[in-house]
Amino acid sequence: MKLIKMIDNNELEEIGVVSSPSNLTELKVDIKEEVIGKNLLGNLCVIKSSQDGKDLLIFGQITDIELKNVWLEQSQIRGIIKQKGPISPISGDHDLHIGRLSIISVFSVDGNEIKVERLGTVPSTNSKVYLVNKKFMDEFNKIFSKDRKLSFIGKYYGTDVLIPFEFRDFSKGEGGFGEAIHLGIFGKTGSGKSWLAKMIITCYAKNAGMSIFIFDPQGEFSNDVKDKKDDKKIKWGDLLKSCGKDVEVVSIGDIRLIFDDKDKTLDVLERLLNNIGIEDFWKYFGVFSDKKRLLIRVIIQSIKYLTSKKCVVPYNLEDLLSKDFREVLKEVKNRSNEVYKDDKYQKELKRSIEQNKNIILKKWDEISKWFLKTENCKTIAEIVEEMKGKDKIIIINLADEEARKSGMFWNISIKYFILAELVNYIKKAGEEEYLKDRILNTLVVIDEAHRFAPKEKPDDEELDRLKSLLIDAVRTTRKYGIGWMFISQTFSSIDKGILDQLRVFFVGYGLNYGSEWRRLDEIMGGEEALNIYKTFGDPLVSCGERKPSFIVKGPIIPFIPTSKAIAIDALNFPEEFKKCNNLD
Ligand SMILES: Nc1ncnc2c1ncn2[C@@H]1O[C@H](COP(=O)(O)OP(=O)(O)OP(=O)(O)O)[C@@H](O)[C@H]1O
Repeated sequence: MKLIKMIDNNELEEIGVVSSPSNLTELKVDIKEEVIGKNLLGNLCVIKSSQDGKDLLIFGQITDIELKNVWLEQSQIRGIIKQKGPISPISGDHDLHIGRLSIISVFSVDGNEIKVERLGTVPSTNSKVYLVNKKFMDEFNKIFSKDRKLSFIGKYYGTDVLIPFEFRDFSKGEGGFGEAIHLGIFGKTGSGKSWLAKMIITCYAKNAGMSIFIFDPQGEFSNDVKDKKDDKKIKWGDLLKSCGKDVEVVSIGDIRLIFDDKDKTLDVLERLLNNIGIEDFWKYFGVFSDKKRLLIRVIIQSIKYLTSKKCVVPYNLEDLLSKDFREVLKEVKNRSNEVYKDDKYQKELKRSIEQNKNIILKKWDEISKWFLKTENCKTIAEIVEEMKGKDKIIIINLADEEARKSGMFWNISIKYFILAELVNYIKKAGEEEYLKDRILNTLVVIDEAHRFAPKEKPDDEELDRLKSLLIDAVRTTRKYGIGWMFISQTFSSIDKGILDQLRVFFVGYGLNYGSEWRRLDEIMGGEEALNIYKTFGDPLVSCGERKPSFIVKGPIIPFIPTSKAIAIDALNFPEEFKKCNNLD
């Protein structure tokens, strides 16, 4: 086996030997003097050992380096040093550098086969510890990729050694993960979350038969797939297409809140009207908060009446919401007693409608656009239907500028409402497939997740509904083959019901303070890799090329069957990523 030969032929740099005390999960390493000045933190190491007559390769990551000098721990000597400075040969010469090597994986080597093993004995204290180099890992990845579809998104922290990841689709068949998994990407603003997400999405896109939905509240993902002449742009759309996916951006202006059931459409209209503030619209009717709901009820009743058989010549709903809306206003005036008991206020309502008719009609135009069909428009049901089993990536661009461009009435509650309906329909589509003994095989990505599933109970009714739907979906949709990927700047601002369901974590720079650190420590179960996390630099202040670092934990690194957390440097996107994944 070439890997064993490489070790035996000294092709790897030896950094020390196993020391005492060591155990099955962590080995102490006495670092050799020649490598003491080297940056070893986060480095991947390998030890050749044997177990049950088989050659073993034990891999570990250096998670800490401790300096010990037993002489200097004596207070008399410390006292002398304080007065006279370093004492030769005690200072320096007697220093011991002890590395902590967290064992991340163990493989037995037999001929050209590599098999995952469980470590059942600790290597002896004469076992040499080597630094894994690029050549060794490339060779390992070559053998390891035989039955796997490996992808690369990062390198071991501080090294140029590529880590193999496997982003398998959620199917039960060969190569599938067997069920959906939920992922979370966390880190301060600018820590590289969205770019890492783009790499992960591209890796998932390589799976035939899998669809991906991206909720894009800032329009960032949508912008990156648009055709641009500018050579500097990342042209992510082309990359996704080269993975065999059909990519579509759906803008707010293309979405319609029309449902098959007329009553559901009118319920939605009623909810939308309730989410419009007095200042934005209702003041023109002369009503204030206590009567707003009643007036909306009357508008809906009027529409229902005018489109029903009770009306002498029933109107078509679409016409009534657009060119014939004056008829609704007339009907509302006839029903003013349903809003106010007092005659004086009834007259006041009628007078306000008459007086402000033009501005009411103009504003209504913006509201009604949500319910009127146009050439390229799509209902929420159509959007979800389109992606079913069709190798599709749909990005919903929910950026406020898009809404403004569309000329449709827009506020944050509508954003929540659309997202909630999408979540609802995706879940329903999953249920339907499940009943037919199939799965949806879809990843749903939610950027800025803390805004949609906040920890505190939201005041906004639509947000509260969205949050409940999301928590429920994350809990129930795994078996339907729907996985969720949440991107958020903090842990503490996102609901625990969601965090508890995540199996894969990527944590970028900036969460080593207060409650965030406590949460991170809890999620990582106090793993040693957190020592490395403390040394992450802010990518925003790095000089030269940006190399955002992440702690990763979860069953997506086949090389680490124990799912132990490790630290990585993200690949440079898109150039290095494309090269390492043969996507050129
Ligand atoms: N892997 C990468 N390769 C190349 N450049 C990167 C990479 N990651 C991040 N960057 C650079 O850093 C910038 C910020 O990264 P990114 O937008 O991913 O941060 P973020 O954590 O999503 O921030 P926010 O929370 O504010 O959206 C990017 O615009 C890009 O210029």
